[in-house]
Amino acid sequence: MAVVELTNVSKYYDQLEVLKDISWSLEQGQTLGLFGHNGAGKTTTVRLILGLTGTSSGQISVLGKQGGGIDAHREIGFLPENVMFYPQLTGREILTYFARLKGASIGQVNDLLEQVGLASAAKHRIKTYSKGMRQRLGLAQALLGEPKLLILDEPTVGLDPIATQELYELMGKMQKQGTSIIICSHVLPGVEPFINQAVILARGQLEASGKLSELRQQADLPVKIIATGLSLPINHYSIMAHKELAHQCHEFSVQDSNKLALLEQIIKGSPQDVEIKSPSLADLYCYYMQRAGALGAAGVQ
Ligand SMILES: Nc1ncnc2c1ncn2[C@@H]1O[C@H](COP(=O)(O)OP(=O)(O)OP(=O)(O)O)[C@@H](O)[C@H]1O
Repeated sequence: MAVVELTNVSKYYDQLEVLKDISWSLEQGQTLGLFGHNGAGKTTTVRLILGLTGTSSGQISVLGKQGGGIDAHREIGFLPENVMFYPQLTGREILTYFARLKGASIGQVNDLLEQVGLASAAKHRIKTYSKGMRQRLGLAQALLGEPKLLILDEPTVGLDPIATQELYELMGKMQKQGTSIIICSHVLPGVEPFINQAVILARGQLEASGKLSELRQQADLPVKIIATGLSLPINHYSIMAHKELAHQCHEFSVQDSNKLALLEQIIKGSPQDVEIKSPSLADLYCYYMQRAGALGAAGVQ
């Protein structure tokens, strides 16, 4: 059974159709990246999944319940894009308060503060926290009650590089434990190793959805082979594009199916080094945005 399933979902705000006939599903234990340019409809999708707003047409089921996650809210952890907490309370007080609201064990509070690196700041008031510390507290709040579905909206905003890496590793750990995760992010390179499904929205329409491997296959983008220190020029039928990146450093674009044949030729040229670059998530994102004619609107880093 799908943990989240959208079937022909459309959403209007007054006359404006911001989601158009969207269908996709998330299976248990998978991590799905929800991507799109600014205004593509990601937050609206998240609000629908949380049950904070209703669909204009179509169905949405979350953890087996129809109509969004409001009836399943104890099983959902949510980290909003802009976390805001009452500034006079301490980190521990906030987390205890949310644990009570959610019916989660108060015993989890200290463990979670430890897990997000806030144990030593737990007794300090939120007004003294930096943006990154508030974000870490927001993450601890989302993890209360061991949610079956975790929704993270731009979770790395404000986090330093180490905290960002820790967040991704935590996501990996939760996924192994069977938690299903939806992550909205514009920071594609960081998130790529941790997701196995993606949904790409462009101007409210579903431009692509599925496993990353399927999106790669569908896009059929060329592989890049970078060779340095070649002693012979390379002329091969399979080369789609060639750039000299620096002195004796050549980049060849080739269809995946021709990669080995070209490599064989390159090796004959006695290179000092060879690097093979498969299309990244950012490459895929740009491909699908371009296909949708929405590249100008894209907010990708
Ligand atoms: N409450 C609302 N009333 C009217 N229009 C809205 C409302 N919320 C969002 N919109 C519009 O719906 C569209 C989708 O917005 P949404 O916030 O879902 O995009 P997003 O993909 O999350 O963007 P971003 O990456 O900038 O956060 C935008 O055109 C936005 O202006």
